[in-house]
Amino acid sequence: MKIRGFEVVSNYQDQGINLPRRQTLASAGYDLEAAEDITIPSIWRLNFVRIFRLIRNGHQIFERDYEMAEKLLKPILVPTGLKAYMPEDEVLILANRSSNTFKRNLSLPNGIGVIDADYYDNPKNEGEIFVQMINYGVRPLHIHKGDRIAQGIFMKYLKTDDDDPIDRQRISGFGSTNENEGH
Ligand SMILES: O=c1ccn([C@H]2C[C@H](O)[C@@H](COP(=O)(O)OP(=O)(O)OP(=O)(O)O)O2)c(=O)[nH]1
Ligand SMILES: [Mg+2]
Repeated sequence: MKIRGFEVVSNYQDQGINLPRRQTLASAGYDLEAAEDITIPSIWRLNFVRIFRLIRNGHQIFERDYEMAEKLLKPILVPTGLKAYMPEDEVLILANRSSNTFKRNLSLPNGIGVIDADYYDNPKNEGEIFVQMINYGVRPLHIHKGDRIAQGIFMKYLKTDDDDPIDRQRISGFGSTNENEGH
């Protein structure tokens, strides 16, 4: 019987995606690997530095300057090629690996990632798990396919006495429950 686990999404079938594994008997996290080579640029890129220079020198900052910097601050979504299934009262928490911050200046800008049980097999992206990442170091970081980038921990979550969820269908993630957003 299937209870909880990981599967490879259709787009990545036969592309050598490894199912996540725990590294030791008592490790809580299943290590997730990047499904592709990807570069995470530093947030301190030229245009961003330019904004700081403008602010420091007391220049007027135009809307286009903000827009340019905001574009650069967007986190990179690292594909995993994986989806996770679990009972409805469980959640998969994505957590950073401590070595990412300790050695590489690589962090999850959302702190933790919340992978809902109903994200699995959603109509828009099949429930593929993406890891949002920012590189707060000064050099670009090259992630290689197969690098372990984050860890997933399955947990039970609790409900309030008067729990009354809005009964809508999850069609995707990343703001999909806001109007006209999502990914
Ligand atoms: O790091 C993450 C965080 C979320 N998700 C997916 C799975 C999750 O079930 C869905 C929604 O995430 P969340 O509820 O945290 O984001 P939201 O901004 O509230 O989006 P939504 O309106 O789609 O719920 O996006 C990821 O793949 N990676
Ligand atoms: Mg949500």
